[in-house]
Amino acid sequence: MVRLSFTLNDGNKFPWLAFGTGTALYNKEAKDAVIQAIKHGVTHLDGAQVYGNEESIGDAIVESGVDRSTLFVTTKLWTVPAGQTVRESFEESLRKLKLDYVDLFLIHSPQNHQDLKSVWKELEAFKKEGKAKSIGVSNFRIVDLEAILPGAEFVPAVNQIEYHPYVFKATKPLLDFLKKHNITVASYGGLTPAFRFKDGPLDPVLKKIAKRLGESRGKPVTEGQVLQVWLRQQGVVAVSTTSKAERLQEYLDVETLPDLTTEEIEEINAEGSKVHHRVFMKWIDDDAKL
Ligand SMILES: NC(=O)C1=CN([C@@H]2O[C@H](COP(=O)(O)OP(=O)(O)OC[C@H]3O[C@@H](n4cnc5c(N)ncnc54)[C@H](OP(=O)(O)O)[C@@H]3O)[C@@H](O)[C@H]2O)C=CC1
Ligand SMILES: O=CCc1c[nH]c2ccccc12
Repeated sequence: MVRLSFTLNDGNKFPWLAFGTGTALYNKEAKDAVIQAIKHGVTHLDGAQVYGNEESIGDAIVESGVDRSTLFVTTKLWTVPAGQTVRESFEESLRKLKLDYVDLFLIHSPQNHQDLKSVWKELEAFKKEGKAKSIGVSNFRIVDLEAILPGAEFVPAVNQIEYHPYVFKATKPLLDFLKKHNITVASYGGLTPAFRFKDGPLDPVLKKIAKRLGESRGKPVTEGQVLQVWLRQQGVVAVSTTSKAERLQEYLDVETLPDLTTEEIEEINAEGSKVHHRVFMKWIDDDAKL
């Protein structure tokens, strides 16, 4: 069972590990995978309208039999189709999820909206009505946050972004901005250096740290787990996913691993900064003003 959570700027708790439904499960029936995650002790589900599977997440929540209040459910606004309002789109998500509130509602991408300020106002109304306990954004750069912050009633609680050591250098100015505004980071793509871009400069460092942690706890530790500790230690939520029960347990076990040393963190940041590999939303790199 996930016990560790971070506290958002609105006081709500944000469990450190989220089970994602957007990559391997994109446009797929997600019910069985989500039930498996819940049964293993995952409490935080990361969905989105564009993943095309909100209904099966709703089915999984019902069939799992767990008390809804023990779960943290996120979904995200994609585009607002012509003839539909943001409210109608949000309410359709609630219907599909079979929920009367979500824990977190995010604007999925700033690229999908002409007027971010007016969309943010709509999200603020959902929060005031209690239909979204927290509200936030995803894939927002500094420039996008600067578009909504002046006059906002609520500062976004979360920015969900691609975050791992191979985008560390490019993301640093945004991280500093988020810290200044007390906006919590949720990381997707966090395992990228462990398998999408293996054999990069981080490889020996991750191996070395995994070996040290494995020896100290008497059970092997993977490079992926080292990356997730690196996130956890920064107060960043890991949005990950897997189809495999044993990998799910590996993610859950990260909670029991000790912190990395300052030197280890510095080494990861330094080696990670030697290359740049962004997997998703590559347009973010088109704009120098991260
Ligand atoms: N807001 C946004 O724009 C975005 C949000 N997301 C969200 O984040 C979630 C997670 O994203 P994702 O990038 O997949 O997260 P991760 O980077 O954590 O990768 C998870 C994937 O890694 C695979 N994996 C883990 N360890 C290994 C290994 N050692 N060797 C090979 N494969 C491995 C898993 O596959 P396996 O099933 O084999 O274990 C799983 O598919 C998404 O489902 C979605 O909810 C994702 C992208 C964009
Ligand atoms: O959330 C980002 C990842 C993702 C998975 N499927 C789609 C489809 C369209 C946009 C983004 C995504």
